[in-house]
Amino acid sequence: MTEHRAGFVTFVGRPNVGKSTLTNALVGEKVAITSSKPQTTRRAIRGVVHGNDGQLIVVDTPGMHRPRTLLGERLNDVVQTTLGEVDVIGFCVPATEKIGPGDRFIAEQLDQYPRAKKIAIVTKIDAAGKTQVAEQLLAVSKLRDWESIIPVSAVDRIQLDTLVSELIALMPESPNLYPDDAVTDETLEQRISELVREAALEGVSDELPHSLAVTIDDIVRREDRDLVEVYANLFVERDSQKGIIIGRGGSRLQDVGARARAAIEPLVGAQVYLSLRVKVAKEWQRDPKQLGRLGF
Ligand SMILES: Nc1nc2c(ncn2[C@@H]2O[C@H](COP(=O)(O)OP(=O)(O)OP(=O)(O)O)[C@@H](O)[C@H]2O)c(=O)[nH]1
Repeated sequence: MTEHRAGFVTFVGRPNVGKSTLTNALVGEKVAITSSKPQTTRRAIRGVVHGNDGQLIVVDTPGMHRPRTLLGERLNDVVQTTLGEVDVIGFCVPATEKIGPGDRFIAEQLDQYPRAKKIAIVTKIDAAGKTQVAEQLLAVSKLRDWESIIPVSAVDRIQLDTLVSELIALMPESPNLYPDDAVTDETLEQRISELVREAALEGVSDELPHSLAVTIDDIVRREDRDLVEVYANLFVERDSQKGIIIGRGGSRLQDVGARARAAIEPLVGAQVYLSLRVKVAKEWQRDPKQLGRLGF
């Protein structure tokens, strides 16, 4: 009989390499928001993957980068703490882009976390040719020693089972750490606020993505009908950004609301009424007090 194993894994890599998409694909449910904008991920989220002979707890981290704001520094702190505690670190590079200084920088940092076993994951192989994937596997193998190197596609679900088996094999012997039906330990409020943020991120450009934060005032499950009321605030840093988010005649905000509702409804299993207020919190990314208030 094979031993039962359980432990923590985190995926690291440059922003936008597909870490959140991979987490969601492995967990089988949306626990981390994704977007084509770099640095969408802001907090450690645990997704639980239930395998045959073990359990994986996936800790999603923000992309590592050189901090420019207080928010950036706090995000890096989250990454440091997480990496020191996990059993396995999965270093992600997309098959679609040549390895660059950013990847090398992160690969070098991994020596600072001797506790964790390291594997490399070549992501997005659906979007690359066979030769390109092969070349990337070779390039990754030269970066450092890895327990293994696994090419995957989260979008086309290629090799995800292989990745799960490999990760479980690297975990310590342990009974399950989470109940059999657990998918995440994020609260409903945290998950809803992330879904609202994801909806708001779509279609915005430049520095605005970093300026967005969402808080939830209240979630009310109505007893008289199959309806959940969500009262959310969308924070931006400047008045000009408020205008962008709201759009002409409120058109953009309406779209954001519709997208967010569509994402929240399957999560709560009911129709959703979403109240979305846009507020300005001046320069919140640089202000410790405001960061605290916004949950960082
Ligand atoms: N073709 C393809 N695209 C992918 C795949 N995985 C992720 N992507 C795309 O890559 C982009 C970034 O994905 P994310 O999962 O948000 O990346 P991330 O590394 O978590 O990014 P940060 O949160 O910024 O650190 C999105 O547009 C995804 O749709 C994949 O397997 N195949």
